[in-house]
Amino acid sequence: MQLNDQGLLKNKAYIDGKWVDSDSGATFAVVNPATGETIAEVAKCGQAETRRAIEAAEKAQKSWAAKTAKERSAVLRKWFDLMIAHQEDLATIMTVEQGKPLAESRGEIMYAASFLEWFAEEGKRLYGDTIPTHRGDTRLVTIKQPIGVTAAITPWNFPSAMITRKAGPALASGCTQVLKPAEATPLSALALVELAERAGVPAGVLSVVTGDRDDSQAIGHEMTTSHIVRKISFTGSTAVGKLLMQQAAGTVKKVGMELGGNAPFIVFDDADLDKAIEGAIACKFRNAGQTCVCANRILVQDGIFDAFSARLAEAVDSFKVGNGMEDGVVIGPLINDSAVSKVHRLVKAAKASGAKAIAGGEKMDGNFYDPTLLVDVTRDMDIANEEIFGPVATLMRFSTEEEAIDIANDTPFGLAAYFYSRDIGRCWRVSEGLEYGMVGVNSGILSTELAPFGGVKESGIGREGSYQGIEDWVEVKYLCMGDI
Ligand SMILES: NC(=O)C1=CN([C@@H]2O[C@H](COP(=O)(O)OP(=O)(O)OC[C@H]3O[C@@H](n4cnc5c(N)ncnc54)[C@H](OP(=O)(O)O)[C@@H]3O)[C@@H](O)[C@H]2O)C=CC1
Ligand SMILES: O=C(O)CCCC(=O)O
Repeated sequence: MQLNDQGLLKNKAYIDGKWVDSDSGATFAVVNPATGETIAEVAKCGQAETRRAIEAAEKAQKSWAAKTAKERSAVLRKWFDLMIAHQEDLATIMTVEQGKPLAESRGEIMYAASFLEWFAEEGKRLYGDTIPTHRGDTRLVTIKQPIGVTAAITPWNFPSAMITRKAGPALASGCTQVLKPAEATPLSALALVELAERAGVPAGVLSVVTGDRDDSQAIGHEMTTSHIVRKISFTGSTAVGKLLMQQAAGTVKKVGMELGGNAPFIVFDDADLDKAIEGAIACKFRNAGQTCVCANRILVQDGIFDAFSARLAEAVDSFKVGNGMEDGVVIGPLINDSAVSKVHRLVKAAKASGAKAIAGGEKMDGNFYDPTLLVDVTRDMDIANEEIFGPVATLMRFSTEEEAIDIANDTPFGLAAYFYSRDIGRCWRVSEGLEYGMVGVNSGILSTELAPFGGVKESGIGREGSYQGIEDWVEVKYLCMGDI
């Protein structure tokens, strides 16, 4: 991989401010999902390396927390500046290891960097309260203090943004962190921590423990059962999130969980059709549909169904599929062959139960999947109940507003929902009726560092981004100050 700054390409783990091999010397291969080529061999760490990273984080935490918020902010700001300066290299690494089109990778680097800029500032605003007292001889005050040593486990679908959305607020508030990136995308994580080191993040404050799928259980177990770690923050599948919560219960850790979704995207008869089509494409097909907030079920009202499905099918047929490094590609590969198999299993089962593909519907060579539009999907099909995580849009019909809300809420998940309508009364009713943590109203994209990202029900616990996104990394301490 050719970069402007080859120093960003790392293959060792980063523990206590040092680049280290795994204890065993073993490595695992990082594979380009578009070509199947091995890009790098990365340190295959496990429980022992994780424990050392946690101990280093404990050693570093007090002095990091003792810095003023402004001093920590200056380091994070420098890290942000370095990310911007190296945007092109970071985007290249991301596309080569994750597959998303280069334009999307550039966008993710900006999005990822924005969390550092935002939390560098928010760290200065972690205000406590003075509380009107209940007794003349006491004064009541709260202060906010960092939780302490924290751990983070991040997924491959947003290899940089999911890291800075956790490390940004952790470091800004005075916590230290041990991070485990996904097996598929360690290079983005290692490049980020190289920049963090250059920005002046001290040894032990942020460590990265790399490992493959066989190691994730051991690394996660050490993180969740350690008495030193006070919070575990996870983005990934609901199944793994539940396991980590169970493991974390033994030491009563705080948990931040950003888990799976099953987003409904509702188009009412009174929607602006052009905007609804544009929103559906952005929402469903970015990152080849591998996003937890992607539209998983598109519900379209009777009166607009035919026009909407015809327009969407035309758009889906026109998408250029290919290696994300090529110009004009809008749909890259899926992350690996088991992702392709999962998507195809869902599509085949839906077709066998009566759904029709009016665009795509088949596997392509390698890890590519033909962008697909299925109609006549019903709520009982697996494809309407599982996260598709692929470039497959499913359309269902509905007649009334009540029916749409009922279908939309008929899931254990509650991350993001979307709807299109120009009726202001309906906009309020539906916004309030949807059991989701985030609702896009006439908008297919809602992610920004400025707003609280997170879900309800089995989609998670806590919020990332916004001022709430740093509150999750501090403890409120109440001081009852008597007369002296
Ligand atoms: N909410 C979201 O953004 C995401 C949702 N998903 C959903 O999950 C499905 C499967 O994707 P997958 O990559 O397997 O998701 P996982 O939940 O398995 O992976 C997410 C992260 O968790 C790690 N992990 C996996 N098992 C454990 C464990 N036992 N203990 C600690 N950490 C663990 C992974 O490491 P490693 O990769 O090294 O095993 C990765 O870093 C997708 O199809 C999608 O539906 C997936 C990714 C993100
Ligand atoms: O899929 C995810 O888990 C992250 C969503 C990316 C975003 O913030 O939009």
